[in-house]
Amino acid sequence: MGKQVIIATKNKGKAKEFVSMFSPYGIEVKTLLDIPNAPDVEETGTTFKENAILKAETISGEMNTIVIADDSGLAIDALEGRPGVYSARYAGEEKNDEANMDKVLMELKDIPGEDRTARFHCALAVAVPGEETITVEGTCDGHILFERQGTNGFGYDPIFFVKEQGKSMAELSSSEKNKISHRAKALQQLKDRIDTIIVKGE
Ligand SMILES: O=c1[nH]c(=O)c2ncn([C@@H]3O[C@H](COP(=O)(O)OP(=O)(O)OP(=O)(O)O)[C@@H](O)[C@H]3O)c2[nH]1
Ligand SMILES: [Mg+2]
Repeated sequence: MGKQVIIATKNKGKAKEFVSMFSPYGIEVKTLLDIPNAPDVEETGTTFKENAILKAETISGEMNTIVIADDSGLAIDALEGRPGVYSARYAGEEKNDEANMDKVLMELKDIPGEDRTARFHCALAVAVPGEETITVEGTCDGHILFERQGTNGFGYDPIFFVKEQGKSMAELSSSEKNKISHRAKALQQLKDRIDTIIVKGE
């Protein structure tokens, strides 16, 4: 009882997935959505890992507690890895998932199915006051569809097809996505260090 993790995200889709993934451990998830006036950390890194460290260390420094951050995104081979670290803001500063998907579909409109390979990346950073930051990463392979399929998830999920499941990421239930996703694979690597990432426990 009383176990918590703090995740430095303002993304509702990520927050929901972390709540589901931590609930079997009886760990409550707090995010920046629960903290009024939480600062926006500028994501100036060139890699997912750098940005995850930046977010975790900044918020951990301000709160003086253990903080986890997630930096993630979609890398499309035919676009030389774009949208990459710019996934959230690919079509503009306002972070619009629909506009982002439209932009990707437009850019890939002449690319045939076999050349539409892509992968999701997730870097997690755990900043512990006075200790070295821990990082882990996970990926999930797939390809980009020609149109949206499914309504679950967030971000680019409706246009990302996962071959093993024979479904788009947005057609998977949340429990299915949370078994195979880039985020789940990254988090899996923190499982044996779960005591390191908990902030409160009694
Ligand atoms: O279809 C998707 N399924 C996923 O599972 C997923 N994970 C990440 N993404 C995309 O990558 C951006 C992250 O950018 P990001 O790590 O900077 O997060 P963000 O700015 O949205 O929130 P924050 O955590 O920084 O507060 C997101 O907005 C999405 O566009 C995903 N898309
Ligand atoms: Mg961000």
